[in-house]
Amino acid sequence: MGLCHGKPIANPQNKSENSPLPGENDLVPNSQTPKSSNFPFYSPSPLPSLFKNSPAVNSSVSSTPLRIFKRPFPPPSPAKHIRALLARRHGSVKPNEASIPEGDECEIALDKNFGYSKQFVTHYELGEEVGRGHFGFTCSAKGKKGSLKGQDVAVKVIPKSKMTTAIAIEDVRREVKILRALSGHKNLVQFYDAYEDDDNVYIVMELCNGGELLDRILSRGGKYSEEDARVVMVQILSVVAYCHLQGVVHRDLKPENFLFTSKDENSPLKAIDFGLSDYVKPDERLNDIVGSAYYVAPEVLHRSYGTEGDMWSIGVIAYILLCGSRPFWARTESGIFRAVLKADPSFDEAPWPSLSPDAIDFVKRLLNKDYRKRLTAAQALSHPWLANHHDVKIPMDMIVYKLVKAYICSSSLRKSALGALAKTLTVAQLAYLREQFTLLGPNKNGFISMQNFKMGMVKNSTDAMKDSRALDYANMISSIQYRKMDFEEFCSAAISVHQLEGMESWEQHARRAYELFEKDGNRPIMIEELASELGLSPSVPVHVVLQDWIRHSDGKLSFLGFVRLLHGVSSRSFQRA
Ligand SMILES: Nc1ncnc2c1ncn2[C@@H]1O[C@H](COP(=O)(O)OP(=O)(O)OP(=O)(O)O)[C@@H](O)[C@H]1O
Ligand SMILES: [Ca+2]
Ligand SMILES: [Ca+2]
Repeated sequence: MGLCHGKPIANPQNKSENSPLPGENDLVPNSQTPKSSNFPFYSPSPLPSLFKNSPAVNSSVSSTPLRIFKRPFPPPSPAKHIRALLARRHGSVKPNEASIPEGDECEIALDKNFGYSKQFVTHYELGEEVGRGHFGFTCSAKGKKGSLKGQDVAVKVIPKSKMTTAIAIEDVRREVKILRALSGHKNLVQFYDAYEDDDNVYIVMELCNGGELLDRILSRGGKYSEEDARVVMVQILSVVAYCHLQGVVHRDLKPENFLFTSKDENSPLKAIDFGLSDYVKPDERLNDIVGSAYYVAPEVLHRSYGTEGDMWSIGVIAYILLCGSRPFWARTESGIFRAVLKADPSFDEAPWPSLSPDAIDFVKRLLNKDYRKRLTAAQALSHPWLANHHDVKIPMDMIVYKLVKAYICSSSLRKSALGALAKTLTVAQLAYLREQFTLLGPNKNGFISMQNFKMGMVKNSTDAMKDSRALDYANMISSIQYRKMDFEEFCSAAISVHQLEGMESWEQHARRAYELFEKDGNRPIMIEELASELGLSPSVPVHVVLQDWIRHSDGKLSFLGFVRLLHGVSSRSFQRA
């Protein structure tokens, strides 16, 4: 793997460091933008000359490059959406066009009726613009009647003229639906209502006056102290854990999409912009390439991803908060993608050596390129770097449902291997599992039944959970016939072998577990039986490999075979052996 040194975001005046700087404003290709010959994306266009000398403009997008002049540290993210995403949502983006193409002939066939109230102007007085994105602009407004009379709100205005494809229309519909369903979490912007008229859709929500997280990073000279970064991370993880449990993946997590409610130093942080969010079933993978280049996960670029993609983006945010540099940097979009796929972010340069080992471990475990080894949001909240933070409340983790389901379907031999592994867990690792077990509501004798898995979800249910089918998944698990589980068996069931494998201490865990398994779990096994345990067809080359996994002296599992068994049925794990 190559090594990618995190790049402080360079000042556009400093030509040697960034020429050209990919700017937020260069969303649309212009005539100077060459099409990459061997990567299926356009490279970002140079910083428009307009912004090199012009005065401040009152909008988020257009003001970002100007902030570079005012502050000692340039912005950590001119985070544009990935071009392929824009092309799909706004129609094809041609290199010579100076703006997103407005809809023309295909627009006629598109149904732009959303079924929202048409009474926006009778309910709200629109005020000044407070922010702007690629899909719409946001204004402050005052309620004229009803429960919001006299109250200041924010209104995201999305012009229907920009909805030039069915996907773009569907995105808006889903944004409103998801925002409406998820509203209520303290770190998620409160949704009030949606309206429409012939020209626009209006999303009315709580007004956040404290500016974007990006601005606050900049105002602190590019980085946060560990303690301040913790405060931010706990809030981000808390709302993302909530979304993931509801079966919603945000897909555009970046510092621009978190707003502070007020200018106060201790103001709460709110997630906004669910414009690219989608539902994802626990056992489903999404495939459209969506997000912003600096924050996009490797598996998103490989077109097969779930909620773990958001966790990567949070890793990128954490990296930026702690050191003020981007972990994956290049001058072109395809260069950024190559870095995301191949390069390891640097933890050698200042300030990393002076940061706590827990902070470094935390970031590394989010920026693991193998999504199966990445922490979930609930696990990240339980990580030692955050675990003792006063505001941490660990929510139910969907991964527990998936792991328990796989465990129950496993053979008794694999169950006993997992049991041995669970006995090697540290106090900190057990704390997360204890938390999850408690959330499932064990009875007074300390047992949970399969019905508890349904209850554990229903307690947290919103409409989004129904739409995403996450609730159906819990129902399916609760209908499985299986004995009541105590905490010890729950640990064997909910342990993630992949995640343990992603830790530096994995070898010790595995060796110790094998010793325990040798004492009371290992037994002679036939090649055919092992092949079926691992879901392999007993073809000749398979047999050759399997011989290494069985000890010749007594026919029992070798260490290698034990580790394979821990991973369970997976042809992929065999191929990688
Ligand atoms: N509730 C709010 N309170 C105050 N400002 C807001 C609010 N919601 C959005 N904004 C401002 O408007 C900007 C654009 O909003 P948003 O990110 O939802 O739009 P978008 O068109 O989807 O943007 P993007 O290009 O990132 O996809 C935000 O970056 C922020 O500055
Ligand atoms: Ca945004
Ligand atoms: Ca958006």
